[in-house]
Amino acid sequence: PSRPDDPPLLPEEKVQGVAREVTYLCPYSGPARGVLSVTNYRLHFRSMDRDTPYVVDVPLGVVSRIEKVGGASSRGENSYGIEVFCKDMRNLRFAHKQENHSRRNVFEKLQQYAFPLSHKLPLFAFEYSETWPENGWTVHEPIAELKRMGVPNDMWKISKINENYEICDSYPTVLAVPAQATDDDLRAVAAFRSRGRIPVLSWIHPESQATITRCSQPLVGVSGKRSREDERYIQLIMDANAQSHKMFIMDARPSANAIANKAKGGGYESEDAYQNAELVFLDIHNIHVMRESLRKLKELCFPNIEESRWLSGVESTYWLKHIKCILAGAVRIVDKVENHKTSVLVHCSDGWDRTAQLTALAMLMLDPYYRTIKGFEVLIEKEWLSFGHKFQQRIGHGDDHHSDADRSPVFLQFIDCVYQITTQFPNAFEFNDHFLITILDHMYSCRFGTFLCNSDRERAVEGVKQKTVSLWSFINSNLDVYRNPLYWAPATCQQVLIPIASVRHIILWKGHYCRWNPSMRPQDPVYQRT
Ligand SMILES: CCCC(=O)OC[C@@H](COP(=O)(O)O[C@@H]1[C@H](O)[C@H](OP(=O)(O)O)[C@@H](O)[C@H](O)[C@H]1O)OC(=O)CCC
Repeated sequence: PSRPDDPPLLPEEKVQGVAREVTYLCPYSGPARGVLSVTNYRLHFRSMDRDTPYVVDVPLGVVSRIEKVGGASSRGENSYGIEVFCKDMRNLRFAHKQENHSRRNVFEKLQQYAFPLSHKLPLFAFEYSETWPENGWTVHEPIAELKRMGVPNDMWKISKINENYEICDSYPTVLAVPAQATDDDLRAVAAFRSRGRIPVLSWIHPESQATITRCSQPLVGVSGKRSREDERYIQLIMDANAQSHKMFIMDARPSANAIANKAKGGGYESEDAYQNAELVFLDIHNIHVMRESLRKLKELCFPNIEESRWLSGVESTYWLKHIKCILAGAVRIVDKVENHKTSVLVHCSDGWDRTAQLTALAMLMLDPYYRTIKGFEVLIEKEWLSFGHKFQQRIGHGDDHHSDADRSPVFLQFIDCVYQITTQFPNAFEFNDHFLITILDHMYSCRFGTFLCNSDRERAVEGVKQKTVSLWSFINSNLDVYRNPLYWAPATCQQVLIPIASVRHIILWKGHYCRWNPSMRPQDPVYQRT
């Protein structure tokens, strides 16, 4: 039976620990004394000393680090307690009274349920079960999506060679490849592409048949290895587009990093080996640079904004420069495919971070279907989840290694880029900011199975579709709150969006980065937790 100050509990959510007489040190409205509850899904605080209760409600999946503040000798007011560092741009400070010794219990429960994988406990998504009118696991059907694009056709076929993940364990089981390619061709190409991530179709232009294909870096190495099969395969992709006798290979990396990757057996296509291909470097930095950039942005935005140094502070994080770089890369791809009817192959080092950002953004600009709510869900399932973006590693679900160098805000950057495009084309999208924020919230929360694991194969092994609820079940069962009232489909139905990717047009997404800082957003309602 729920007690009056219990948090609202989800099915299978249980209170694991309660501490009364705890003070939440709100950086904006000052200390609030109340009750702190820890469940197997969330941290919940409710003040008892205010007429309108101050509530803090944080899914534990958002927690990246928990630290004790102060020790037995601390004497200052509120100097003894716990600090919770979150992945979504905020930190939470709680103070305890030394004498009632509740800190240890709360601290241990928080550690246990914020980092279940580090304590041999299941992620909450595998405990939670709720039925919804919509089943989000049926939103993306790979063959149906290829057929919507007109594949198979005389130039492209659907291959099941990866049915048991024998070509590539981080790719989907359904691949669209040039019709002329044999299974032996595909195997030979897989031997020359990092982690077997061969060039496959992401999108095909309905009129010109120009294509966007994606892959990982070629295994050229310092000795400058070549693969006749890989070269012939790229030629097949080029020939599949009758409109044009050339092709662009968009390498997302700075050329310095592409060259450095040769030292680890990687590298890039040399133009004498790929005669009719033109190589372009898009200068997008790696996951380590992006992680550092967001860290600086968080430092700047939370808890308080230093008015006098705001603009120079934002500049020195480089965050908006990186967003601009990614958008500009996607715009160059769109220009080649749409205006020059030329096919583009996109890759980077591994082909699961920057490549996913570029193909998904280019497809969003080119194809209005992906600008609908369902189409955007398909885009995420296809270009991010099925092509093996390592959400588990990049977010660190349920894992206490907060300093893991493989964590990086790559998907957040993609959603930020989508936000930038929606500000430049407010009528072109069926969804609103709340939709984007909700996706990010539940990328962290571990309430749903959608963003768990690192690949389709891992999700199949874990039985994610059978054991967890899809985020799209939750969203598609309550669509009205995610719709953009300014959406005008007929006007933008055939429109290709070409956003202006200049820093002057890129804006800081305050609705996300300053969401918890009411001083930054006095005008619009502070986002309530979903
Ligand atoms: C002499 C040793 C050379 C060496 O370590 O090469 C390794 C590279 C690492 O390659 P980078 O491309 O700089 O960085 C890689 C990319 O960010 C890749 O994502 P994506 O899918 O977007 O490719 C990640 O999956 C990798 O984990 C990461 O290592 O490191 C550098 O190039 C940094 C040098 C400035």
